[in-house]
Parts: sequence; structure tokens; C-alpha cells
Amino acid sequence: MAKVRVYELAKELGLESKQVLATLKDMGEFVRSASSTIEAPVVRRLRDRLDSDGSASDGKKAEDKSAAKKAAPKPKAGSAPTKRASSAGGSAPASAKPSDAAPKPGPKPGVAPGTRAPRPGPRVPRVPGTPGTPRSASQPVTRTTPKPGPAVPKPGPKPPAAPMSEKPAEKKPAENTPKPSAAPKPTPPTGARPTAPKPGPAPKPAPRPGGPRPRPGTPRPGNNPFAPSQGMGTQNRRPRPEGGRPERGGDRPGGPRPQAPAARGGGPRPGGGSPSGIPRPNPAMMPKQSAVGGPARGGRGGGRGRPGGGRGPGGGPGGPPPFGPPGGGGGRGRRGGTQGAFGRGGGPRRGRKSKRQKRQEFDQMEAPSIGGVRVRKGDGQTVRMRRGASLADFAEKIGVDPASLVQVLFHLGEMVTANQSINDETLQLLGAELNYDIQVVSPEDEERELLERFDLEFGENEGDEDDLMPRPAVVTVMGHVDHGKTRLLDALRHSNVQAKEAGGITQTIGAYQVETEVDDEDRTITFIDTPGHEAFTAMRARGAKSTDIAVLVVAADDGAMPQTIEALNHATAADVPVVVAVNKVDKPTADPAKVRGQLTEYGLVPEEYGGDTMFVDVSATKGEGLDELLEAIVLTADAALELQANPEMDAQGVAIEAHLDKGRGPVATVLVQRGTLHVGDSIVAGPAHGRVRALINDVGESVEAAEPSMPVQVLGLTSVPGAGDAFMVVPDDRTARQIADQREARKRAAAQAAGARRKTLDQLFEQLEKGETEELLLILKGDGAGSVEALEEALMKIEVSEEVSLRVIDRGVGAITETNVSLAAASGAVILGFNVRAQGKATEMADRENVDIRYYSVIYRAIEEIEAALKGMLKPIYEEKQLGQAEVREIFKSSKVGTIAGCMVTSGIMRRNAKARLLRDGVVVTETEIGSLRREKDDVTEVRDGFECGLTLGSFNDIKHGDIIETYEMVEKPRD
Ligand SMILES: Nc1nc2c(ncn2[C@@H]2O[C@H](COP(=O)(O)OP(=O)(O)OP(=O)(O)O)[C@@H](O)[C@H]2O)c(=O)[nH]1
Repeated sequence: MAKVRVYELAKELGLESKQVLATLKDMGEFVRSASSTIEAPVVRRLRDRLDSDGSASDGKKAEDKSAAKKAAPKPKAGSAPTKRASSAGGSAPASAKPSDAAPKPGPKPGVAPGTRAPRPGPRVPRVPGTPGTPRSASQPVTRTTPKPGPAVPKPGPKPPAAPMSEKPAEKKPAENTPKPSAAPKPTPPTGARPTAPKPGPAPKPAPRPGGPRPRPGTPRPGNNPFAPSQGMGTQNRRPRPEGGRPERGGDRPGGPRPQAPAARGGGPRPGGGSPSGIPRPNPAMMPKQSAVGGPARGGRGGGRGRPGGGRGPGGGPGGPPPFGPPGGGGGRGRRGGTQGAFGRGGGPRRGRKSKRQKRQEFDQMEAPSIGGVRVRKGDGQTVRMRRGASLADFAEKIGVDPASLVQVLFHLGEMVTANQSINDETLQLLGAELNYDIQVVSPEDEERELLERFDLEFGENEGDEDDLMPRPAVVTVMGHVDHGKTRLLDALRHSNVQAKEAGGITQTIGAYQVETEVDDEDRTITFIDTPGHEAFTAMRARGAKSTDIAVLVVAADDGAMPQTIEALNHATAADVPVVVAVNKVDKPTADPAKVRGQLTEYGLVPEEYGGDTMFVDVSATKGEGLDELLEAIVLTADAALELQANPEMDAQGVAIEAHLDKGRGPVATVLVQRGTLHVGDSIVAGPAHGRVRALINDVGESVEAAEPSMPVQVLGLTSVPGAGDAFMVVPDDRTARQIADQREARKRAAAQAAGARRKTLDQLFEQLEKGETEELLLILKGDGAGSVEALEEALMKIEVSEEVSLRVIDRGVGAITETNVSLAAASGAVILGFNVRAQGKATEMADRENVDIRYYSVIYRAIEEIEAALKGMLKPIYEEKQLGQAEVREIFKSSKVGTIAGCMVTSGIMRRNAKARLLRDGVVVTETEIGSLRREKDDVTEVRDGFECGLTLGSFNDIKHGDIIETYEMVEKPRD
């Protein structure tokens, strides 16, 4: 047997489609709409069901009823309700399923009847000719059908629901009165409406011709909160009009409504909005009801919300077997009912929303509000963040919108953009606020993890004892400026590095090896010469870490100085043994004993005093004490250290200095700490990588390999590594590149985080109040990575005022290029060239673009100039300087110039156009300026004390006898 559509079957059976749908639902069959097809077996069962119910309109029953349309309504109502009602326990049940009804009573007593009734109501109006009665009948039926339009017409043709209606009809109520609902109610006898409440209503029904709208009285209470907002709501309302709202009433032909209201109003549906509305599908209600009814979702089964299906109302609450269980047809009924029936479209919309929105709403409910921003909080779980991560990174890890984090931070007083790197404290603050345990991964850990990903390890693991071989001690020479470090090293290796230094200060780190003989044994010592200026503190600190022994140079004539102590602290922190070289002992003012005494206070006790620190008196210029110094170094190393390394492994070490050589490209001076570095090795040094093209030792010779503790220049890198960056040999170029790339990215983020000068809101507002803030932007270019780094560090320490600050927007090794100039031009930055010059057309371009390039070869000169420049950016400070005072003795009125004050200058001078303030009884009345100034009849520029004058105060005319006029000027005050 071919599939048949519901409406076809309904027609065949002489029923309303909705009735058929309702019955199907009752049978547990899910049929979406009247146009849906149903299988033959289902049709058979349906027929059986209808037959057994007797409701089936045996075909034409309907026709018979045609006359009784009105009755029909009730029946329908009844029927429909029945199902629903059943759940609701409405009266309807009586008709359709008495049994059901009975049980249901509890649920929505009044509802059922009433509910249905209402439905009709609405439609009624449309029903043309039919006065109340007919409509009611039809309506109920129609109602299911939703479509307003169609509904109207249907009334006539369609006899009310056959099955359902029939019973009710029989019950007569229907017949009497058009009110279907009314009719049903009477039925209640079945006990449907246990709730008693509506006894009254039942009777009333009769009155209501237009009665259909039964629901009036009771606003569908249970209806649901949603109703209003949804399409449904509206409809519901309509029917409701208690007492038949005029509006509708008017429309309706049947005008009768009024009565209905009363009737219904009675109170049928106590609780439930849907009572009468049986038919009315209330999408909104559905959910609720189903929920109430119990089986929340199950409802679906009932038939997705087919309107007719009694989905809504009835089903809901009571949820009697048929409808109830399933969830009451409730489920989603929106589709059927809402859409079509009410033509609102609200239904579907709602449905769509619920999926997405519900989740969002749920999330939001869960999310606490921080300063008005809702962000889901954590449960204290740990979130690992790399140093310098951005809000976007954090947001991604915790699955929230970065914008919301920006807002949260804003409320916490930090203004940060989503992609900006944030510092550790801010990250922690945010984490604490959102209840996450933030673990900022240190660069060291990050580095370790990075290498682990490539199965590499940088460290001391050099294999077994057998693999280890003695290696030279690596020594760092430290000390106060000009105490003779360079000269001493120079003396030790018989070269003259010092002469090449500009400004007399060591600018770069050099490393050299010196041979000596101790106890008839040849020993090699590697020296790292660190710069002495304070600006190089960072490099010196690194130097201390990469060395075995520190030689502290102290001038015998000067004694321990601040940087001597600082250097000592670095050595101590690095747990490096110290050998003190008391230099310049050749000087007449030299006092080596004093130096020993001073350093004793800092924990360096000379051996001769019973301590374990070796002090050696030397004279770098005269070459005295050098052998003793070397011997002291070797002895100290032998005594305190076990200097060994595995020369067989892949080389690892540290880059001491690097620069960009015009002819050779990036050149890095590295110190091999373990393993042996060979030409041809793939290496990665910080963010630089490459393959070793050549190795050059400290005396400029090309070598094939560099063993532990040997300083060597490496050629072949693709870029310039930073001073202090670790280097290591890796399996292949690809690995080297990948590691370098990741380090580069990390470095960028970290630099951004460190460099970003975040201002709190308070600070910002403070500065805004003071006026615009100024920032000096710089681009640094130098001959070596160490120099550039040192310069930047020194510059960043300059503190002139809160109002001005400086920021390095770019830095690099090598000549100043056109790229640098164009960046400077675009950003308004100044370029500082340290031991480098503009290259090619960069100078020309700088002139054209008006870019300021400054060249330096001595670091502190750069610092001085930048400091001066920053001071120059400060806004001038003005202070008030009083000019004089005059007393008003006469007042003259002039139609041309206003009020003229005849004054006696009591002190100083009155000057034309000078700033002035008028004082009355010691109170400033106005701040203005002297307008015209006359002495006798002549205009003058100023009048001195002891003289009378006439003056005007701008447009201020409220001058009185006895007022004091004070003049002053603002004078720029020099800054400190
Ligand atoms: N009389 C005397 N003068 C010395 C001796 N050693 C160094 N000088 C002088 O001290 C001055 C500074 O020497 P440098 O070697 O440049 O000192 P430094 O510690 O390397 O200085 P910076 O590079 O600025 O840190 C130079 O004029 C040297 O000639 C010494 O043993 N005796």
C-alpha cells in the first residue's frame, strides 16, 4: 500500500488533520505535519484506533456534524484537549479519553477545557458568517491547523474534529453553545477537572458564542514565562482577552466573545495557561510543560509539536500517558503550531536560538562578572605560559574570547591589547583573578624543552670519567674602570689591544689564551677580557658565569671601588674563585696593603692573612708580577676546581661576542666549553644558525677544530648571535634552523614584553592631566652585539622625568642602512650609530627625510647626549612673577571701552597686556589682563608705582572702588 499523507487520510476519515496527528501522537507515532506521509501499517493502526475510539468519524460523520460545527468545537476541544487534557487532566479527556482524563485530573484541570476553547476564539473572528457558534466549532479544529487564513475557510468545510469532537459533542455542551470549550468543560464530569476550580467555567461555556476564546479569564498562567516573548505569546493573549477583549471582539463577527470571557474567566484554568488552549500550540510553553510533566525531552515522541497534536498546553503539565509521557507533545512543537498557526514565525526563530543561545546563556550564567565582563573562571587548574605571552595566547589556552580578557585587565587597571606581550606579574594577576594557576615558563625551562623536542641537551653531561680530559682554566678579568684590566691582559699576551680602543674604554669582549709554565709544566689559560664600564654589567655577569676563575683587578693607588665590589659580587654569585691582581704597584701612591684590607671586609681574605684568596701585586705597565699572577691562577684552579671536559662530543659553549663583518658576514667569538668544534659542523647559537665555514683562533690563524676552553671566531652563521648566547653543534642544518627560528620568535616576544612600558590607568591619567607625554624613539646600530646590548641597557637606565621616556624600537649589528633610516623617518626615531656609519645612500636619505643620525664611539658620550635630549623634551616649567599692584580709586564708565578703573600704582608697574587679577577683600574676583593703559590722556605701555593711571581689564567691567589689581607674568623656570 502506498504511503498516504496525513491530510489525505484525514480527509478520507472525515477528520481534521490535526486530529489525526493528535491521534497518531497518542499512538506514539511521530509525524511531523499534515503533509507528512505515513506508512500503511500505521494507517491501519490508526484506523483501528479510531474505530475503537469510535471517534473516527466514520467517514462522513463529519458531515453530519457539519451542522454541529459548533459542537464540533467542543468535541474537538474535548478531543484535542483530551490528549493534552489528559495530561492536564482537563475535562476534555472526557470526550476523547475518559480514562485518561480521569487520571489526569490533577494536572491541569481547568486547563484543558478552557484551553481549547480559547483557540477557537481567535479564529472566530475570521470566520465570516458564522456567528459564534459555528466558529467555535470550527475554530477549535482549525486552530490546530494553524494557518489563520486557512482556518477561516476551513471552519465551514471541516467539521470539527470528528473523533474527539464527537464525544464532546454528544455531551451536548457543545451543541448548546458555540463554545466548544464550554462544552468540554461540562464534560468534566468525567472528573477530568479535578481541580474543581472550574466548575463554573464549564457552565459558562455555553454563554460564549464566541466563546471560543475561552481562555480569557485565565491568562494562561502556567503558560509560561516565555509566552510573551514568543510568537505564541501573542496568540495566547488574543484568546485570553478576558471578557473578550474588545479588540478581538470587534473583529469577530461573532462578537459574542464578551460572554465567553466571562465564562472562561471563571477560572477555568487555574494554573494553566493552556487549559482551553488545548489546541494551541505554544512553543514556548512546550518546553516548560514538558519539563514539568516530567519526561522532559521525551516529549518528542509525542510528535514533534504538532499543533494539533495538543502539543502544547495540554500535554505539558499533566502529561498523561498519551501526551504526557512523551514529554508532552511538548517538545518542540514550535514548528507546527507556531509557524503556521500564528504565522508569526516566532517559532522557528526560537528554535534556532535555543541551541546556540542556550549554551551561551548557560556559559554566561556560569561566568562570573568581573567589572561587568563575563569570563568563565577556572578551577584553579595550572596553565603554563611562556614568558612574554600575550592575552591572545592565554585566551586560547583557557578557551575564552581575548577581548574579554582585555576588558578584565582594563578593569584591573592595565591597558593591554590582545596581541601585546604581557609581563609575568600581569599574567599572574589575571590568572589569580580568573582562578587559574599560571606557571610562567622560564627561558631556561623553555630552552630545555625546546632542545628536548629535538632530542638534544645542553649541559654538563659529558659521559664517563674516561671520556674526560683536562682543559685550560677560563679566566675573566674584572674590575673598576681604568684599574688596568686591558693593560694587564695586554701585558700578559704581549699585544696591544688597548691602543686600538677608542676613548680608552674596552668596548668589546675579547678572549685570548696565554701559555705559562707552572712547576715545569706547560699550562694554558684562557682569558676573557670584559669591558669595565658600568654599562657592561650584564655582559660581565655573563662573563662570570662562563668562566672558571675571576681575576679581580684593583689599582693599588685607588683601592676598591664600586665596580670592584660589583664585580666581586658577580663572581661570588657565580661561585667562581677569585684571584686578586693588585695593579699599578709601581705607582708611588700605591698601597697594596690597603687593598688587601679593604677586600677582606668583603670576604676576600689574603692567604698571607690566613685566608684562601691569592693576592698578587702586579704592574701591567712594567710587566712585574705577571708570572706570579699566572701561577696563582693555575694553582687556584688546581686547588678549587677539577677542570675537565670531553673533547670527543659535539661542541657546546657560549658566544662571547659577535659582530657583522663587512667582508666575512656574521662573526661570532665563541668559547668551546665541551666537545670539539669542527669546520663543517652545523651549529645553532641563540637565534643564529649555520654551518661552520671557518674557525679562527685568538692570534688570527685559521684552524680546523677548537677544543674545550678554546676561544675561536666562527664564520658561517646566517645572523649575528647575542653576546652570552649558548651555541651547540646539532645533527644537521635543518635542526639548527628550526631551533634558531623558535628561539628568534621567543626572543621577539620576550623583548616585546620587557620593552613594553605599560602604564597603569592611574599613571596614564596623571600624565594626561599634566599634558601630553613624550617619548624619544631610538634605533641602535653597533659594531657588535655586545656593544648594542650594553648601549641599550645603559640608555634604558636613564631617568629624566615621568613626562619623558625613551624606547628602542629597533637594534642591530652593522652599518646604518636605508631600512633603518626609513623606519626612523616613519616613526620619528633618532638613530644612534655606535662605531658604525651610514651605508650607501642611507646618509642621503636621512638628510632628505630629516632623520637624525648620531655617531658615537664612546658609550658614555651617547648616554650623556641622550639624557640631554630627553631633558630638552621636557616641557618648560613656568612660574609666576609679580609685576606690581594698583588700587582702584575711581570708576569711569565709557560707552566705548566699558568700565575704566582710575588707579594708583602702589608697587611695581602696571603694564599693558600684562596678565592681571582683580582682588576684592583679598579674594580673586577675576583673572584677566590689562587692556588699555593710560597715563593722563596718553596711551602708555606701563606705569610705575606712585603714579596714577586709567586702565581697563579686558571685557571685565565689574570693577569697584577699593579693588586691588595685581599684574604678573609667567617666567620660564630652568630645570635642574
Ligand atoms: N702606572 C700604571 N699605570 C697603569 C697600569 N696598568 C694600567 N695603567 C694605566 O691605567 C689606565 C687604564 O688602563 P686600562 O687597561 O685601559 O684600564 P681598564 O681597566 O682596561 O679600563 P676600561 O677598559 O676603561 O675598563 C691606562 O692609562 C693605563 O696606562 C700599571 O700597572 N701602572
